[in-house]
Amino acid sequence: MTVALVAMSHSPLLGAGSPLPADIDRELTETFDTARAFVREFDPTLVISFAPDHYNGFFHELMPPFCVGFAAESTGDYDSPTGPLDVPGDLAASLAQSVLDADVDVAISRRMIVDHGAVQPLEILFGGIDAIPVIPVFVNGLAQPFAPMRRVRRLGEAIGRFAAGLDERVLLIGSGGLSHDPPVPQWATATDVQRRLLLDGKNPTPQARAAREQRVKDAAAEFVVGHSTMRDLNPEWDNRFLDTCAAGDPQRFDDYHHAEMTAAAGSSAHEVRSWVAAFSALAASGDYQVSTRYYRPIRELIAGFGLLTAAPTPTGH
Ligand SMILES: O=C(O)/C=C/c1cccc(O)c1O
Ligand SMILES: [Fe+2]
Repeated sequence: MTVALVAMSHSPLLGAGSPLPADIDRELTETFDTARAFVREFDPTLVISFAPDHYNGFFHELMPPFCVGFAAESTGDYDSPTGPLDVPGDLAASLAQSVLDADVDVAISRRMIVDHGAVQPLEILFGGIDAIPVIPVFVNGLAQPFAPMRRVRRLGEAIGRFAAGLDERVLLIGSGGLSHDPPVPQWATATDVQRRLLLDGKNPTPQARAAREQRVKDAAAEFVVGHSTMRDLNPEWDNRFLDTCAAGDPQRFDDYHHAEMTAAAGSSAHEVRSWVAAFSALAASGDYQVSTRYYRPIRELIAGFGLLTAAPTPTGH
């Protein structure tokens, strides 16, 4: 087995928001333990991480649909760890070249800033952000306009073919989703002040960052008690998406349309693009099987929270 996958929702409120009900807390701990055991058994030598950004590293000033990091640093939003990731730059450059050779356009960054979206799975699975070499792949999941899903699939397939040719055990991580609509400003409805941040909000003041984070924490608290105008989580949509991931036929992702996704599952449901890229990458190695499937709508986290692990089907099955 040279590739394996963990796809999971993330939430900056995990650990930074109000305490979770004990049963949910227990369930998540068990699920993360299971995922960690899966990763330990696979014993990866390299991670390819597909993740969105939440206007910490990528802004409307220049917003690519996809970007491969040749070097990356965590910004430390919501008290996540700061500092560099261990990115093998030459290998990341070869990956980017192979994607371009496959007719999929991808931006590159020699100074990528990543946030909780990329960092949280690394912390949960490896206990740190520099514990293992990681090639970070930014997949835009927040800023309209969005690439069609078939394009995300082709990105994933190209990267999957590259990964399958390496003499490495590659863990594919897809981070984000599922249904959720946290109060991250949208360009179309943003105020002038918000638009300035969306356009180029790098290096916010500590006060501006704290205000943004408090706004999201307050929104979660209102969501929990039912006093919220946020779009509700959509477990039915989420479970159908998990079924599609488990089906092993990435072309089925092509049926997801951006406007329908927003309407059914919220503005941030587009973060599932990271899952689509990761599963399409896995499928490039042939049939696969999902081994762990967890899902629960968790309002405290403003997230339809899911986690899947998957690996190629053993030959002979
Ligand atoms: O970036 C933010 O301020 C909030 C992000 C967020 C909130 C809830 C669930 C998520 O997946 C998020 O990324
Ligand atoms: Fe997110």
